[in-house]
Amino acid sequence: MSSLIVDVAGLTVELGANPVLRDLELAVEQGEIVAVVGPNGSGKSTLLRCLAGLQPPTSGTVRVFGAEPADDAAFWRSVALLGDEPAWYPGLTAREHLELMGAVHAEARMTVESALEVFALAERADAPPLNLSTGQRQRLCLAATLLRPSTLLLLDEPERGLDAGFRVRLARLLEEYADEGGTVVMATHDETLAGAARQVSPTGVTA
Ligand SMILES: Nc1ncnc2c1ncn2[C@@H]1O[C@H](COP(=O)(O)OP(=O)(O)OP(=O)(O)O)[C@@H](O)[C@H]1O
Repeated sequence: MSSLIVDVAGLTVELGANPVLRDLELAVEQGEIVAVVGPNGSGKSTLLRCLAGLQPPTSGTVRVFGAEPADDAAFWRSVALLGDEPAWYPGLTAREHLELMGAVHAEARMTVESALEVFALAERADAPPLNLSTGQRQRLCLAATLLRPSTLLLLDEPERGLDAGFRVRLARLLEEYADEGGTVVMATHDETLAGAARQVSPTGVTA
């Protein structure tokens, strides 16, 4: 059985008249951690959106788990995406947001209490997300993403707002995820995260 989780061939994306990705090739094996690195506007988020089935290619093929990514329930049972900050439910605390995530996924990867510990949120668990600091809110987003059952993580700038210590901790958490057989593709500007990963560029040149 192929262990190829992501298989991108000849991917070209034009947004408006703007050529964003051109003839991109990318193969990611199970258990790999891949960092998509490059300057602002080079197409990192666009590539992640293609992998998540949220951006159709202009030409070329994108295969995730052997099929074209589809923005449907079956796809999202295996894939967890960290993108922009979500809309938070009014009146719910940080803990309750994680409980909600746990309640809708029968086989959560960790309990709410351990997610609060791992993401250093236990002391602020009873605060609504909008009363958390930027970095704490990002840790809550990460907690929700990693609590969900998944075997492929797509992370767009997971380092946003995190202090240096937590970036190191996040790199370890991603290594643990990969050691358990998961696969990670992230867009990042962070040297710690990129340094612990195979680096690729959205322009197709290996960094
Ligand atoms: N809807 C759109 N229409 C036209 N061009 C767009 C659209 N969305 C993004 N772009 C352009 O596509 C290019 C790639 O954007 P993308 O967000 O993928 O870059 P990035 O590498 O993730 O950047 P950053 O490091 O700033 O997050 C940029 O030049 C951007 O201005």
